[in-house]
Amino acid sequence: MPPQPSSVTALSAPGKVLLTGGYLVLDRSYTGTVFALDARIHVVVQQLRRGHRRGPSGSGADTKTAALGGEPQGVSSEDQEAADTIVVRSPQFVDAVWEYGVQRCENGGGVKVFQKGNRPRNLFVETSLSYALTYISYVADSKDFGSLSVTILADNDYYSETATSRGPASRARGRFANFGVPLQEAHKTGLGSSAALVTALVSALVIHRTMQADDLGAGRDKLHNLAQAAHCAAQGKVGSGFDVATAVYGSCLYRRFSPAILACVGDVGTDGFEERLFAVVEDADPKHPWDTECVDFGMQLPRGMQMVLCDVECGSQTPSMVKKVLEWRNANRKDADLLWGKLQNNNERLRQELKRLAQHPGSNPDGDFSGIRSSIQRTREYIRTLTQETQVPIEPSVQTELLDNLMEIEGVIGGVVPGAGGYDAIALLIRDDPTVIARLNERFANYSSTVEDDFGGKIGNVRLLGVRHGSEGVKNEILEQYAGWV
Ligand SMILES: Nc1ncnc2c1ncn2[C@@H]1O[C@H](COP(=O)(O)OP(=O)(O)OP(=O)(O)O)[C@@H](O)[C@H]1O
Ligand SMILES: C[C@@](O)(CCOP(=O)(O)O)CC(=O)O
Repeated sequence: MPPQPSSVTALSAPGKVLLTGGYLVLDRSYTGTVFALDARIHVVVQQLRRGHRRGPSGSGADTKTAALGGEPQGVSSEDQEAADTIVVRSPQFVDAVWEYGVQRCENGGGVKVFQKGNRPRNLFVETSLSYALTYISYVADSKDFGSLSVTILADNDYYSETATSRGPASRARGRFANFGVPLQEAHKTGLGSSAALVTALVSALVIHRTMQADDLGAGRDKLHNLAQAAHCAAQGKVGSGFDVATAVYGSCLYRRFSPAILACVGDVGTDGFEERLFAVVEDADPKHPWDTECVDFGMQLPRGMQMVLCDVECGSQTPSMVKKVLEWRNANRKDADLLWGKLQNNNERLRQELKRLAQHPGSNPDGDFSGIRSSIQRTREYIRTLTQETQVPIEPSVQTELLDNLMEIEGVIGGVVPGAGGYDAIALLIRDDPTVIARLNERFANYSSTVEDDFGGKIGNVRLLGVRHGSEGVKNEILEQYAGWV
């Protein structure tokens, strides 16, 4: 008997830090070491009774009013009234409500959601809904989704603080802050909110309609494939996918999938889309089998070590940085291959040392992390060479100055500008000891940059984020923690 949908499903997925392997991980010949964070994005899916749906205000009141236009051609207003509605809310932000109708496309084109009203679109939400519903309707007995209310709640460190989130009223609301601004105005800290969101959203919908919560472990690979497909489509490009893989599996050594796997899925609504998406999710295309490698997933940090992130109140433009670095690599293949090789070898040495210490805590009774420290320093040297060669601010001099400064603090093992680099939050490996945190906070209180940046960048207040290493991928959640929000 097919599983009966329970009325509420809640899941969460973590953010990420790509400690080493930025740019290299775009190429399947190289790998990246990526840590999951304890900052997670939560999604709660609630089944609504027919004729009852939550209004865009999120009040939960019965509303019969259909939304204000934006319907696809060929859908009569009568059908529209009776049709299923999906209301997605992100209540930590002002006006963050997206209301969708559901359109079943002809010729196997899948299920496409269309946004009602004229609020700004949220492509990550919209694409996740279309992809998840297409897959569900292809595999499930019942093509009837009913109406759904979806709530998104993000742990606070995904965004810089705002006056409202710092205030007492926000703190009184528990784990999730009220940011008091529209989502577009919130400053991201670069923890991978879109990958965590897409993963949690497609997983919650698939579990809600076609599986039981206990099936999450067994269904993880399929959810990964679906989330990668949806995230790529929403982004409009095929990235390395390390952020989605981490959201699904947790901390791991990541080797990307071959881009060809997703190259021919096509757009939702085009003929045969549902069959192509099904083949991608179920890994049923013999010409393009999934070849993602997530090794040692769920890996822990060595005993006595912790990871912290420091927001530098700035931000970088990952796509244009990636484009420039890859252009340099193509134009200077020999030098690039040499540098890529040195980085890969050194990153691998660092990872093996982290793994050895994590697996054999007894082998390091004095908590000696000097091997880790020197590998991190060497990786940074290579990254600075790459910065010079490409003229892309991967480790710009204001960040070099900050990292070097923090390295002098007792208990700081090493630090990097993670991922693509730039002016995003930096990641530090430290001794897991509150006195180290106290020393860092003391240093930040009086810190100001003294060098002129080689790329004209500036860093503002440096602030320790509350986020720590988390290791675990997508998981089921209990509803009680959302009291007051859902
Ligand atoms: N709380 C949220 N509610 C709804 N949508 C969200 C939320 N947080 C993020 N998003 C979606 O994710 C988008 C941001 O994704 P983007 O890939 O630009 O950044 P990121 O994943 O946080 O950062 P990075 O890729 O630098 O790690 C937003 O524009 C929005 O569509
Ligand atoms: C540069 C790159 O390798 C890493 C980008 O990482 P981040 O978004 O800065 O965390 C791009 C990618 O892997 O998709």
